[in-house]
Amino acid sequence: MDAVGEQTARSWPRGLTLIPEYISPATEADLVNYFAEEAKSHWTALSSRRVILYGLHFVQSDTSHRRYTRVTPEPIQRLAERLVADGYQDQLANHILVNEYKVGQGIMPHEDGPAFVPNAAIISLLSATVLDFYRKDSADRSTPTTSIRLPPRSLCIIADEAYTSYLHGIAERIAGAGEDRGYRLSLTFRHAILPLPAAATEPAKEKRILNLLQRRR
Ligand SMILES: O=C(O)CCC(=O)C(=O)O
Ligand SMILES: [Fe+2]
Repeated sequence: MDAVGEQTARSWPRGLTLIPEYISPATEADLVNYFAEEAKSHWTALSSRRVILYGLHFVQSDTSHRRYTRVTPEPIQRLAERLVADGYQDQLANHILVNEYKVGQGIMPHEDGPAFVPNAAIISLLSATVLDFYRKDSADRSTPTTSIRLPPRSLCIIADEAYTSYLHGIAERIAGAGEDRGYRLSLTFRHAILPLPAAATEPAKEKRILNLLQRRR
């Protein structure tokens, strides 16, 4: 267990893992350049941040969901393959979301949901942030159950209970106590289950999941 984890290890949800320095500073710099230059036309602006989605897109044009693929670029595909080779993911990611956070931006507490294999791998670039976890069965959304600091170049795995029993989010604030926040990029690698699992195919639920995926785009 690394120094960051030690302070909060006892309260960490099962299935939550942090691997510091998973990528080298050179790989980090290459990725940052890639998103600023070659991939700059891939960005989509959401109301609170910008995102790029590689892999499966879900399109809700009628009740039978359609899907299409934007080819995952080589440097991103290499990382997805490394996550499997290193044993962090069992299935190769087919849905990779790049999130851009300017200082003060965040992502509201959410669950990644049953459309994916319960394993989300998050690689952070450039700046640290704090990821908050909230138990799904608790009504309290103002006090996180656990908060973990994700340093730049780290890998965070949200699997098992951490994936299924908790929401996660990043508060929209400039900085908290002892926290420095700068411009941050993150890459989230997931494997979308196709066709959607039984839990997700009941019409109302399916619609909600597809909406969620749409909104994240
Ligand atoms: O940027 C992050 O670290 C979190 C991203 C996330 O939760 C998501 O894409 O579902
Ligand atoms: Fe998430």
